[in-house]
Amino acid sequence: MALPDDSRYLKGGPVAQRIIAAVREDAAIARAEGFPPKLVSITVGDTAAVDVYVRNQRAKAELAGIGFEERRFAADITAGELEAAIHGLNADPRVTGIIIQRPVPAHIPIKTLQGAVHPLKDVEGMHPASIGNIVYNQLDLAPCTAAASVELLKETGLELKGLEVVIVGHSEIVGKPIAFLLMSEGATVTVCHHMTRSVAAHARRADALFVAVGKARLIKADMVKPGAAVIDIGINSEIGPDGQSRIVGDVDADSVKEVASWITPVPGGVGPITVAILLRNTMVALNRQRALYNATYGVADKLAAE
Ligand SMILES: NC(=O)C1=CN([C@@H]2O[C@H](COP(=O)(O)OP(=O)(O)OC[C@H]3O[C@@H](n4cnc5c(N)ncnc54)[C@H](OP(=O)(O)O)[C@@H]3O)[C@@H](O)[C@H]2O)C=CC1
Ligand SMILES: Nc1nc(=O)c2c([nH]1)NC[C@@H]1CN(c3ccc(C(=O)N[C@@H](CCC(=O)O)C(=O)O)cc3)C=[N+]21
Repeated sequence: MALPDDSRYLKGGPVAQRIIAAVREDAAIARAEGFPPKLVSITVGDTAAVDVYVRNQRAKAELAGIGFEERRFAADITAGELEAAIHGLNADPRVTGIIIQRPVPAHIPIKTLQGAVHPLKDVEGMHPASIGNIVYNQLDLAPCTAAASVELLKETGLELKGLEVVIVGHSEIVGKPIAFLLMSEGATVTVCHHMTRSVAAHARRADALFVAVGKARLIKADMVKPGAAVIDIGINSEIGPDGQSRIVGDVDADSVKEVASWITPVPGGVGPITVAILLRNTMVALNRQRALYNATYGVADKLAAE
């Protein structure tokens, strides 16, 4: 579907293409040097938003020259079996990166799984050791959606230093990392969640409003400051008026676009950049693995060649 040609729409496609073009060059060099990048996705059970994400991961990985493999597991698998599968991937030198699609079924502790991925293969930056880096302002590998959302805000050209930002949703994978990334950039950040007394009162003060909740049309025009930038991260599946399934965000775009100066469309906003950043993170991980390889074996390789 073509998006309306309206400068209020912050489109993700061109930003994603820019990132993927750079990844493609890096991947070609790495492949030629004997280090082909490969991403493995782990899916447990069935979730609509995950299906969209994985489909696009496969397509864009192929475009970028990164190997892609999906491992699907039934919803009744045990945490132990999953951990064993992750340890296998950690030990496999052909695997560069591992992403565990969320959500996983309730009987599986997601934190244990994320902790089982080797930090050098953690392309989402969700291992406790990785996510700590963004608290220390080391931002080269950040959780993909958070990084994508910040990337789109930067497209507005707004000065981030001192910007009043409100984030609705505080999950470890989206809301919290956005807060840390923006604090690093000098923004003033407020984070709202389901216990916040009045999300609307906070949201109305925001120069930039980020929404990552998973509830269609949660944010209406009267919750938005005139002239604000609204970054809609939600991916909700619903049946449209034509009876077909479609994706909508968390923001009531039709009314909000009349108030905001910028709004991200869904689809076509944050989503495509998320995929591009996952691939970029895969290359960051590959380069870290290569640096370790060189530090460990580089001298021996050099001696053997002489
Ligand atoms: N575009 C993309 O690239 C991506 C999109 N997504 C989408 O973003 C959305 C959020 O994902 P994720 O963060 O993983 O979801 P979670 O379900 O993990 O988190 C949702 C957050 O929203 C908060 N919340 C729930 N209800 C309200 C409310 N009424 N008012 C304010 N806050 C509320 C929750 O607070 P509490 O915990 O206190 O209940 C929680 O912090 C989903 O639609 C998901 O599909 C996710 C990742 C990537
Ligand atoms: N560990 C983990 N990390 C995630 O980041 C994560 C996850 N689990 N589980 C599911 C959600 C959802 N999500 C999407 C990312 C991109 C698109 C995407 O590419 N959307 C495009 C395409 C839409 C289409 O093809 O119809 C768009 O919005 O334009 C969608 C959904 C990431 N998530």
